[in-house]
Amino acid sequence: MEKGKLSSALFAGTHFNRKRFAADFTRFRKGAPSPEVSAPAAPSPEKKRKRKSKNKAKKNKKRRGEEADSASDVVEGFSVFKGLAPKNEAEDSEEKVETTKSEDSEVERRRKEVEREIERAAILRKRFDIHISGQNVPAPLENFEELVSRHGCDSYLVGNLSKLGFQEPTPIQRQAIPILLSGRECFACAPTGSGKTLAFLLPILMKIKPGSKEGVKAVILCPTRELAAQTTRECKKLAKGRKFYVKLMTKDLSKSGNFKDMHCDILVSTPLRLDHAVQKRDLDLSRVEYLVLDESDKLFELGFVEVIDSIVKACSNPSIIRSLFSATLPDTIEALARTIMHDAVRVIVGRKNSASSLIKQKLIFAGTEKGKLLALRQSFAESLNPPVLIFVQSKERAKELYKELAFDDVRADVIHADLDEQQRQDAVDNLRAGKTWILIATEVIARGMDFKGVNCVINYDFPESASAYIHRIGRSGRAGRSGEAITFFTEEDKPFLRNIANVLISSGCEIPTWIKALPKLKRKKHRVNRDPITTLPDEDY
Ligand SMILES: Nc1ncnc2c1ncn2[C@@H]1O[C@H](COP(=O)(O)OP(=O)(O)OP(=O)(O)O)[C@@H](O)[C@H]1O
Repeated sequence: MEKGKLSSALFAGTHFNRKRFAADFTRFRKGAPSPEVSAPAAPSPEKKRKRKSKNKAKKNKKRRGEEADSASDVVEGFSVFKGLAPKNEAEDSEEKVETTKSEDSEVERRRKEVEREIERAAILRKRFDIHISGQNVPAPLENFEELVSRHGCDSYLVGNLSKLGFQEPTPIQRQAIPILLSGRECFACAPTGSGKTLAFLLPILMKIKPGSKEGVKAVILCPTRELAAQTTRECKKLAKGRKFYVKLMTKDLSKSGNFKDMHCDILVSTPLRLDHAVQKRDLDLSRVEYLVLDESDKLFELGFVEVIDSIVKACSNPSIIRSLFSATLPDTIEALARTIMHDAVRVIVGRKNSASSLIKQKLIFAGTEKGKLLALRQSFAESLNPPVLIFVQSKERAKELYKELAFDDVRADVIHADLDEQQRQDAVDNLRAGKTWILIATEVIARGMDFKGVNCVINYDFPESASAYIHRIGRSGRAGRSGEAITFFTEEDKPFLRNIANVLISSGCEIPTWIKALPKLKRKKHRVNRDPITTLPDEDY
């Protein structure tokens, strides 16, 4: 088809709204007449306009004669070209003024719209205590429906949210989801039990294609196997109805998996297992689009930095989106992580490194190790409100306390690193199912584990740092429920009390003034050599 004909065919019957397309209209008016317009084969625009006018007049006698007058509102395609014909100057400048005016009003309208959007985002952030830093941060979600209207989310996913009982997004979900969907990297710090898992899972499920055979598209790193298993389960529940391949990196898979033939869209793993699979078994991570470091500060802790670094390098896709999630994010870790992130947005819900406001926190002076055991028994007798989690500082002490409680008439279980994977999972499942009332644990389950109904956390042994304290007590008071945390301390713990007391103060909990007066400690970690846990007299032990 000749150029002129193509143009005629394209414009035939087209109506041109001069107001709406004012900018294009000016462009045509300013430019030299195009060859198509001046082509002799095309009927003159004037003739066309007249012919059209005649037809309209036939159709509607009442509107006879109006055609020419109304041409400025709705202009037929060819009338646009009529505008290109020579005109007198007055007419020309009149139209220019009109066009500039409409351009200005369009710019003004858009400016006001943007201002309204910014204001709306600021109000939402204030309401939900969301603090951000970064340029052009996308507005928070007002509700889950916006995932569909603003972000084109598949309705199956919104359906799953509702089936899981999630009616409103939590503050971290409101802000982190739009950030990740917009392709920005993100540091997210929000209280324990505030729904961070969904905040990183949803964007992944919305953005990657299910059932792809091109290799792993998303990697989620967790510090413990239990948390990795829990996240895998949550991901599968959320993805129900779509054929996503969600895989947990087990010990066997890491050591002997055939990764070349493995179908996997989303891979959840602990760092060491994943690194082993990459280094020894050639697992290809070059197509990973999303990399999540959950409990990121723990992952970056001593010993893991090199492993994380190696995994980050293996995820070599230049357009990868990385995100870090945790309830605690020390400045040093953030600075370290920034070296691998591009233009990351930082989102903090509430106050950075603080405990969930839903937990009632108490410090109890127990004097000595024996005093702790007495205090524990007394609290069982007075106010045991199961399920209860009891944290101790080592696996030896977990075994000792378990032995002691075996004498009492309470359904207790224990979890620590000496148990195999199945035993650890059983201990977690039994507490979830209400088969056990008390679970004695080391730090292995302090991070990320979601026991919805835990009413009380007892820090039998004083935690080694403020962040360990925040995560331990964060196993209660989750998903909007209230919880309780009791922390025993002895004479030996007194010098370290102030660090933990600061967390209580910032959560608005009452503490005695003498604790407030204690000097601040430079040393952050605290580990005491404690006497064994036993009720036997010292000489019998
Ligand atoms: N929008 C929501 N509405 C109601 N409940 C939710 C919502 N999102 C998540 N939850 C529930 O809240 C609980 C805590 O969520 P999640 O485990 O993701 O917390 P978290 O912030 O990762 O905590 P942690 O810092 O301890 O890892 C879970 O039981 C989850 O099912």
